[in-house]
Amino acid sequence: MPHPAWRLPLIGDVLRLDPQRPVQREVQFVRELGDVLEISIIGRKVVVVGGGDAAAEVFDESRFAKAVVPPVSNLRELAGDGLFTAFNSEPAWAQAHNVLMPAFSQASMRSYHDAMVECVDQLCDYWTDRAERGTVDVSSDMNRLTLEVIGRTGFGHSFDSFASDRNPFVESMTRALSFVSQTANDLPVIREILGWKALRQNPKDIALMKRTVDDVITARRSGQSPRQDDLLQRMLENPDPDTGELLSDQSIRNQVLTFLIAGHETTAGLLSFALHYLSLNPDMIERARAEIDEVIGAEGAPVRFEQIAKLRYVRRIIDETLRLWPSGPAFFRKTREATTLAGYPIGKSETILVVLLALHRDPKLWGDNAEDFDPDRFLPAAVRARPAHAYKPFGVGARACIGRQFALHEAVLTLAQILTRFDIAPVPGYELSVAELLTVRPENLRLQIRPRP
Ligand code: HEM
Repeated sequence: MPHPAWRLPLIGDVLRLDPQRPVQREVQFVRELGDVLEISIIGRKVVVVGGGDAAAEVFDESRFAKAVVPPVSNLRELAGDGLFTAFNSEPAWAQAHNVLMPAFSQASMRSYHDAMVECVDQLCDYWTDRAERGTVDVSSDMNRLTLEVIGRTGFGHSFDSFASDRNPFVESMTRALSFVSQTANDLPVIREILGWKALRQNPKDIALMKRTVDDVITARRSGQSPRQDDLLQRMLENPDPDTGELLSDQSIRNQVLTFLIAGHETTAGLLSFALHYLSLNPDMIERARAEIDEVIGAEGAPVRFEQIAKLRYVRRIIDETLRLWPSGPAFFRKTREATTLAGYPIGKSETILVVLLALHRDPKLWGDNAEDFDPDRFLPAAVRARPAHAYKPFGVGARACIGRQFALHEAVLTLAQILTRFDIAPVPGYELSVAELLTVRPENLRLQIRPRP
């Protein structure tokens, strides 16, 4: 199998990796070496899949399954056997999946809508207050929004995201995620020497996050915070239909932390990229506004739940953004048995990294203009004409994203409200550069905003 040049004994390809932007480097490997290649990280072999038919193979659940390996497995220190980090064989996964699936049904989404609208209104008011400064920090403000949304709808908890500039929980979470993603491929000795400060800070960050979540759970259990129809209440009250058992306190804490991690940076990154592309394409803003005016009407009318699904063009903007910059730019699979992949023999339980960032731009699947932002790629006829494996921003199989509908509803609603209330324009000279922290997000993205009359 092809591999990057200059492989060294013992450490393998480590020096060729980019700890700051690992997935963007892997895209370069795919471009240089083809759809299937192998990297070796200190004795650990990973098969990388970045396009074509190999992706279709690897999405076949009968031959491949989710793999929980570094850096994802490093998150277990924080989220234990929560939904995202559980091993396939752990009973906690099936139990939590059964309890939580109904919380992500259409009917449940309806019950989160009003809280989402309130959070987006807070964001818009926050921006209105800052409009005279001319620009806003988009990635940071989208993080405020999405954390507030998942905190409110998931656990009835406000992080007061728009009230203060310093939120200890957010600071700890950002540091903990960056620790996980940046130390994933370090040699332990290098980590000891270069990362001693982070090594000491990390347990403190994890402890603060766990304490915050335990406080939220305790307040709800003891009746100090009101009962609500949210994810937390479901976990406290609804037994697993298969086993008849309630989730343990430990599992509930793991799930809450999981949703805060998985449901926050992801949607924030998506919204930030979408606003970046819109700011460069005023014609798309006009098309979106025409649709919003038709479906929702003049500003002032509250947005209703069922209107969101009718914003087909806004949704295509979201879909296309997730094509170019899937928030989770890569995910791991493993072989169930020894098999072949694209004709190469691979053993049982070998790790495979699916690089969505490459797959979603594969010219064989998306044409020669694959790098261009064009929401009409998601017109129904165009979608039907493409193979299903061309686009998997929410993963595949049993372990695919449980929050997909939640994220899409939140994202369409937010874009619609922002476009209704603000004119947006790029800051002259801004060149997109993309930071990776398990998820991707635009670096230092600011936009000029002006409230619309
Ligand atoms: C744009 C937004 C989002 C994207 C692109 C996204 C993407 C993904 C992907 C690719 C996976 C599969 C990872 C793997 O196979 O290892 C996943 C899993 C997961 N996501 Fe999301 N996600 C998003 C938003 C959300 C939200 C809003 C929530 C919660 C409210 C959420 C909760 C989860 C959970 C719990 C899992 C693990 C599911 C399981 O293994 O059973 N995600 N997500």
